[in-house]
Amino acid sequence: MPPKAKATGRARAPAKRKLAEEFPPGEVLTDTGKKSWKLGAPVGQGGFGLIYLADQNSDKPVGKEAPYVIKVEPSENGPLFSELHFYMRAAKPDLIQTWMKTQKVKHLGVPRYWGSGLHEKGGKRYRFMVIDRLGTDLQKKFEECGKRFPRKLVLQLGLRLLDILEFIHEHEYVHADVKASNLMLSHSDPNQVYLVDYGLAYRYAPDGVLKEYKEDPKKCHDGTIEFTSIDAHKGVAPCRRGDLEILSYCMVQWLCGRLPWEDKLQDPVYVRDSKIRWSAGAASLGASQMWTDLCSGGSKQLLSVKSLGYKDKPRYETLRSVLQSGLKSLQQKDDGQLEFTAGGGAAPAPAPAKVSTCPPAGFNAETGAAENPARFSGLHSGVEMLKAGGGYMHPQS
Ligand SMILES: Nc1ncnc2c1ncn2[C@@H]1O[C@H](COP(=O)(O)OP(=O)(O)OP(=O)(O)O)[C@@H](O)[C@H]1O
Repeated sequence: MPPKAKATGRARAPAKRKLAEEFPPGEVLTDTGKKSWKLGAPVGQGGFGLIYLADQNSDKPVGKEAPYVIKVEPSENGPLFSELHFYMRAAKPDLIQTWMKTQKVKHLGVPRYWGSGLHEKGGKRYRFMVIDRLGTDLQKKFEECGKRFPRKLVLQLGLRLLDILEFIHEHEYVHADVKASNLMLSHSDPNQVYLVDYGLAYRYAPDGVLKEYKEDPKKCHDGTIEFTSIDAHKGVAPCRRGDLEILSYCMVQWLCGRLPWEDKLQDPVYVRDSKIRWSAGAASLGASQMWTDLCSGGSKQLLSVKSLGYKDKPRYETLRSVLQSGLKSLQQKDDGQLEFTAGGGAAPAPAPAKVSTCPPAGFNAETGAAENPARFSGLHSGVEMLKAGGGYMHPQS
């Protein structure tokens, strides 16, 4: 079961989860396929335990360039168990490879799963999982860039995320916690981005059977509060439209530096209501015109896309073409280069009369919309993502 709402980007998991002890470098773990792995230094800490550099067992110590990491946690903890099931079902290397071939995608940012097992030490049992080793996370990059990403980069990240989400959705899962701190660059290629942390991933369609829409007051606001979907705020199990809605909030934050409800994240009801008001308010602001600033040519297509119902499959291809036309309007191409430049203004603005980046404040408290819509042009990429993919046919349909 997913933990309750995390406060923000780098929040830690609830204290009731047990923390794994630190293993010394050189500890050897054997997976269920009888393959042995050696641990190196820890490279990260989750809410429950540590993530170590790792390699296949050999005489050599595990160095800084290790190709794998191993996540270890006490065996009774739930989140790694859920995450492991996602990786075992959907992230086997040959499955990813086949998908990339059939879908003709050059890169798919889902870390590959290499093995898992149980390890005993000092009378305690630990669960572990071996996945690809990655590099820096995008939250760090976002901060280094002065909390604003260039528009070209936001559009490219949107494209990469659509590929990832389509893959995981087609394999019966939703992620439910997309955010910069859960996006990591490859260790070897700074132009490849990966979605990590499947601790909240939810199997929305086990064996192809979709879950029914059901609000549950006991499960309200799961996820990371500023980004979580309106469905999640209402205690409804995560679905595909929610992942796209969350992505759209991330894109808005990357473009504009902040979300309209960031001033009061400790109040989940306020955040939920702001999201509902904001989507409705922004939708009535002539969003298609503003979207044109970012995605000229895409707006028409986008307006023909109906809002998604709870069980609906998003039109990934339409969304991709919207983002592609946004790049075109910036006289840019999806060249596969992720350029993290500070200030967010690196890409030329298509309409010089309108600023290329969003100011940090100026949201109407009543409607949740931007007070000067023209200046907030970037916002509407997110809004249109919501309309096209996330959908606002709440509570149901
Ligand atoms: N594949 C990886 N390669 C390198 N470092 C990683 C990898 N996966 C995770 N890390 C590092 O470990 C940290 C924690 O990872 P992760 O978010 O998956 O753990 P978690 O327990 O789910 O965390 P949280 O409870 O905060 O959600 C990350 O912030 C990152 O620094």
